[in-house]
Amino acid sequence: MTRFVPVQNDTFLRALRRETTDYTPVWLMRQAGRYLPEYRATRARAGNFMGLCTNPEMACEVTLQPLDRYPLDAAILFSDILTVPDAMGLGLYFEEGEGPKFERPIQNEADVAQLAVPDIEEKLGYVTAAVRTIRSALNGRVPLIGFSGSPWTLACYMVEGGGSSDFRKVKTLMYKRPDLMHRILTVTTEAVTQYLKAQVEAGAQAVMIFDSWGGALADGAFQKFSLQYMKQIVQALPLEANRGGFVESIPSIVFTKGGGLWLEDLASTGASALGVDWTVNLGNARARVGDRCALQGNIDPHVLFADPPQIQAEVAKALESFGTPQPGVGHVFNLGHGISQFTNPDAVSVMIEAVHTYSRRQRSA
Ligand SMILES: Cc1c2[nH]c(c1CCC(=O)O)Cc1[nH]c(c(CCC(=O)O)c1C)Cc1[nH]c(c(CCC(=O)O)c1C)Cc1[nH]c(c(C)c1CCC(=O)O)C2
Repeated sequence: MTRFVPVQNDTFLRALRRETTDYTPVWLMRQAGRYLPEYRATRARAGNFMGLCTNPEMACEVTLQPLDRYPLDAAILFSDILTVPDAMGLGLYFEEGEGPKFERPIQNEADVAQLAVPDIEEKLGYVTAAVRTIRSALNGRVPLIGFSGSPWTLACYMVEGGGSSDFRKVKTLMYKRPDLMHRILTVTTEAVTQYLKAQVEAGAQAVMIFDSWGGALADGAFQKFSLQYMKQIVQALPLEANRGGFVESIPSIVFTKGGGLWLEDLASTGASALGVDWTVNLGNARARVGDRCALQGNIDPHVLFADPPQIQAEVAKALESFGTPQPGVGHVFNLGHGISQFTNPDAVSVMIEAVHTYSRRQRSA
């Protein structure tokens, strides 16, 4: 049984709800990952990446590693977005140094017809078990973020059979047989909705949708093939969760990488916050949607390859660009995409320390 305790450091949740905070909260996409030697050690013990994801104790261990090193304001479930298509029977595997692949990608009309919403508890019970284990182990330290891929982003991998540089197969299907594309997206939307609901039930305190490849779509296609489905998911998510004795509100974050031109559209999903990449000017984004959504982001992960003074300067620039948070606007500091595996862990300390120090100073100025 999960013992739910209320969160102590709720700075991250307050920022997502656009309430005042003493400082700007910070976490990092891919904060548990290969740049940390302790992650590489646990991964070696697990054998491989999926071994790590499917073992709730080990998934919990790596989730907590960055929190033990740094004063982060949120934890994120250790898993992957591709667990959902795997549960749909596509056969996920990772080839060393090559990224994710599927044994049975969607190649024709019959494959599309066969696609069905998986039984979440049966096929993805290892994820909800990990959420329960992590939530217990956190013991209220910081909130736990659950996540999923967007239907479009999952469909990219499902049709391409792995990563792609030009999205030729998935875009061919989209333009040639939009009916089949919409069926893939409809089934995936239902699967993602059930999956995120199960994570919230298991203890996740916020949820994030990674639309990593939404930015590869043309204007018009983005709204039809990605946005619409993310909106359905956000609208179907519970706004709060009863934890037996207390109630938690559950904010949602939508992150379309390369989606800077569509912020107003993204705000219309009803998400609590929008993730933005480094192409976006935070001040400008705040003016466009800041009274409807909080913002999360957005320095270039490669800033972390510079020396401490330059890292600090980039942090200050992002905080100044957003401007001093006031009631009704919110900012969660993050990178504009996942942290690189080649990052020096000391650079991460410098960044987090700078976010906390400068943002406190900004509020007292
Ligand atoms: C597109 C995507 C994937 N996975 C994810 C996305 C969306 C975010 C993005 O755009 O990056 C999301 C993801 N993947 C992972 C997390 C864990 C939580 C976190 O710390 O942020 C999250 C939130 C762990 C992971 N997922 C993966 C790793 C590296 C695996 C390893 O240990 O070898 C980690 C830590 C594997 C993975 N999984 C995926 C890819 C392309 C790869 C290979 C990446 C690489 O080699 O750098 C698919």
